[in-house]
Amino acid sequence: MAAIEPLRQTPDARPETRDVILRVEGVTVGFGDKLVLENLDLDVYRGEILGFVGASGTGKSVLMRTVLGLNQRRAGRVEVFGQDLDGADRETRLAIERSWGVLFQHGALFSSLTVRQNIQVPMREHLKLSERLMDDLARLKVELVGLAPDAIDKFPSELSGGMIKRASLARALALDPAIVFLDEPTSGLDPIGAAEFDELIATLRDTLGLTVFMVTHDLDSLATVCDRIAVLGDRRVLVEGTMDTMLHFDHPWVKSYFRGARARGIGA
Ligand SMILES: Nc1ncnc2c1ncn2[C@@H]1O[C@H](COP(=O)(O)OP(=O)(O)OP(=O)(O)O)[C@@H](O)[C@H]1O
Repeated sequence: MAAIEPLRQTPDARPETRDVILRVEGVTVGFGDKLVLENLDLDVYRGEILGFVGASGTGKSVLMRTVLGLNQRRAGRVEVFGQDLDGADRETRLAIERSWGVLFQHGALFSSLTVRQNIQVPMREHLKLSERLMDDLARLKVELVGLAPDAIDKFPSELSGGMIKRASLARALALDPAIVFLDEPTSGLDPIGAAEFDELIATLRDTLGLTVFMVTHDLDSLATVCDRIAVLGDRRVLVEGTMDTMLHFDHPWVKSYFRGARARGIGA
């Protein structure tokens, strides 16, 4: 089995030396006679926060689920840490799964489990650790995401929306992943809560060297924490680059999204 190296370093802006941690190549996904993604290419670089944006229903979650192996591809390949997912043997596949964390839209915590038990779900699935060690690790993750220590024994129904996002992030970080996939992490949060969550993501990237793939509709997140933005439209990545690239890209949806009324204040 090929070793999955821990990936701990800050992003490198020079294109020629950037290390691709996730490569999506020629991916086509459809449901019945409806094609959602067609021949889509996208690279994600080590240590970056990539914002993945597009109109509602264009297939952002479908791409994320496809990368995670939860949707079938009709064509194309997905490479994680240089490993082709289709060619990976079971052990390699499990090692890759241990190296990514996922925060699904709306948190997706198990409602019958406490925060501690939710965080320990991936640990029980992938690791053989004592209860005491898993408790210590759960406490550490709770602290890492900025939750109060007593939140650990609460059920999701006892948490606010912002606390649920943080608890879900703590679960996504349970196995010390190299890359995290976040599906609209700030949706449903008020602007202050959203800004705090963005700050947390940036801090975790800086301190843990995380790579972040973030599906978002939040212009503030795109402008403040994302190093790079990729726009999904017409079943493929229409454009990728910095906010400046977005502001100068000539496409009707990209123009109205990044330079429309809601975009005032980001430089448009
Ligand atoms: N399992 C599925 N079966 C059939 N159609 C699906 C399935 N999953 C997604 N779709 C369809 O694929 C399209 C893209 O959905 P997706 O959830 O990826 O959009 P999105 O860009 O994430 O939207 P939003 O921004 O509103 O969350 C939609 O038309 C959706 O109905």
